[in-house]
Amino acid sequence: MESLQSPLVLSSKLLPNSLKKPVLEVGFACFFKQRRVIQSVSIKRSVVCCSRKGGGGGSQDGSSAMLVNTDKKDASDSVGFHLVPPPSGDNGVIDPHEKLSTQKEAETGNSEGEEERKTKVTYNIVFVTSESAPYSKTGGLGDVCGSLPIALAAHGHRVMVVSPRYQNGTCSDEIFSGASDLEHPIKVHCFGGVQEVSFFHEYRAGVDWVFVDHPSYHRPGNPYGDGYGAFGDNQFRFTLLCHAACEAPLVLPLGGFTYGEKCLFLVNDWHASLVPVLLAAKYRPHGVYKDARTVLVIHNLAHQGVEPAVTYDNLGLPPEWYGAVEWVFPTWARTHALDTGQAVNLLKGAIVTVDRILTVSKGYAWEVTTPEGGYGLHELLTSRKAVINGITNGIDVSEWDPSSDEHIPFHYSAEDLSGKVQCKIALQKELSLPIRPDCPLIGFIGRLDYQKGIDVIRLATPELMGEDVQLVMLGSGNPEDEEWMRVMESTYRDKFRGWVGFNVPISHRITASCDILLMPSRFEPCGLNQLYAMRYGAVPVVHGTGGLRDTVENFNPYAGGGSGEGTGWTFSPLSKDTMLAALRVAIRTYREHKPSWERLMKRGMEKDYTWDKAALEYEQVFKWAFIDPPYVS
Ligand SMILES: Nc1ncnc2c1ncn2[C@@H]1O[C@H](COP(=O)(O)OP(=O)(O)O[C@H]2O[C@H](CO)[C@@H](O)[C@H](O)[C@H]2O)[C@@H](O)[C@H]1O
Repeated sequence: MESLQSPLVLSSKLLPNSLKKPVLEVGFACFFKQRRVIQSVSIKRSVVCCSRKGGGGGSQDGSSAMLVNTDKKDASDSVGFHLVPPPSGDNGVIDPHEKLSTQKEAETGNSEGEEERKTKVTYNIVFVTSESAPYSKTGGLGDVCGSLPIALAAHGHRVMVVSPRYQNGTCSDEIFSGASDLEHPIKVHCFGGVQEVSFFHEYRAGVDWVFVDHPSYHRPGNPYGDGYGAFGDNQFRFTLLCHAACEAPLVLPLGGFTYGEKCLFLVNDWHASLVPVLLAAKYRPHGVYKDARTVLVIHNLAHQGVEPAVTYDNLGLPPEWYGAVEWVFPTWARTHALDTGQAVNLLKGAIVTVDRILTVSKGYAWEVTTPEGGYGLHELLTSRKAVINGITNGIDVSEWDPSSDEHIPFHYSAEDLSGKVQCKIALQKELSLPIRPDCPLIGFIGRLDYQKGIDVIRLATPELMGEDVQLVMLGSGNPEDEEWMRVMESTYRDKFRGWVGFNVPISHRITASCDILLMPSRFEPCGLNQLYAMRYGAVPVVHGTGGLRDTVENFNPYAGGGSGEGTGWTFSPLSKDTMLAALRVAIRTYREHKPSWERLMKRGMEKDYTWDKAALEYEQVFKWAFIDPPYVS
């Protein structure tokens, strides 16, 4: 790490003229006009970290990690502060595996009980996210940001979710029809111009769903791209989202009152990562958001929002804050001899400015601090280990309930499993597979992506097809893998079905029908499909990594005096052979030990997957965030 250590106070004289005016013109100008805030920028104990080590980053969804010979303009004479606390050994480091105690537990010694559900301290919480189901979803991020806010609102917090109002010209646009225009447009200064964005709002399930509207969110495709790949202007689209999200609590009178400055921003992944940087660089120097706190939730570290360094000027940040998002690729990752490896990395910007960091499972909280799991950010994350915690995701148990699921043809429960085999027969009919209720049905649902271990499935499939099994896969992503699924389907007509596309009802039907759910993810921050599977009596066979290792307990038939324990199988290391070995044990158990299998299913179905438990842990982290002063004040 290279950084300038001395804390400085900058006077406005040190700032280029470009800084002095634009920030005043953005939406919160009215706010600090009232406060008669002067233009001097005082940064007392911080800031900007220049990462010269570590690399990776790789390609980002929607933000290709282009390497160019860059001209970073003002950045070269930017002031660099030291954001990262010096390594302090183990002092004060919170073990991410330690169970977070909750206020309620501390007071009652009991983590359950309906009356105790409402917390004593409530917060104004602002989620910022690129996806929130059911409005937008391409994966688990949408699920989490669609259900955790509702769980927190049920605990008494005031909760707003800010995400884009995507319109792709299909019937799915209807989902936004309940949201009305708040008729409170704001102007955002970024990308060398002024953009007008407006806000739509729907109050549902106790949550203020706020949708940022701009023409760049209106186009065919999914939130990040279309058939031709990621959109080239994703940095612009999510920069707009972040600027708008910073203004929303100040200017939107939701239910008659704004959320105000004392709120807690929960920013999710790189798309929302500019929020804490904006708070530190643009708002706090002018006395705004002094009492706010920020928490970064990392759902997937492989995507960091990396773009060429020249794009820094577009972000709407003061020039001297370049170091906060500066990213330098290691020499081996550069494309040619003149490439300096200079880039901006938005996720890194959040890591060095947020108050606390969360990952979506405890295991992943540790993995991100290792060279293998840190995607070039492990050193930075290790330096902030004291404020990193892992909280395992919950699931929406009303949407994912086999006893009432509207997408499945027959219902069942742990008490009466008979509907499950009927679901299986119905799916075999629907997919024109041989109708064989006793044949083990293996399912896979997920993005066709390196992360999900699709290459391992491809290697193992010819051998697996030698067994008496059926394999049904649902997924979209890498076109080569999509094509491979089509080829497998025509090669193994009686055993293999591959559904290319994103289809929520089918994902429910596969989960309800399959006996075994396969998840050979190379890394998995949490994983939701194994949780859905267990709730639906499908036994997961997973690679022992991240959240999969945390949530799937290995089956042991001899424990408990022969009644057995565990909810599935984990295998490690990740390879074709270890995966096939685990699958074969699962298949044999299914065939030859029916009572054990049924107990295995029931143990999975009876586990508590609700968001309630996770929401309590989130509250503990919020409390810690407000106990400490802002990390960058
Ligand atoms: N073709 C398809 N059709 C229909 N539905 C499909 C689908 N492909 C995927 N899905 C759905 O998308 C969701 C995927 O969630 P995951 O948690 O498994 O992965 P994802 O990698 O997107 O999420 C990231 O964020 C989440 C949330 O924190 C973490 O759990 C995870 O580890 C991390 O990688 C599930 O609801 C699944 O059913």
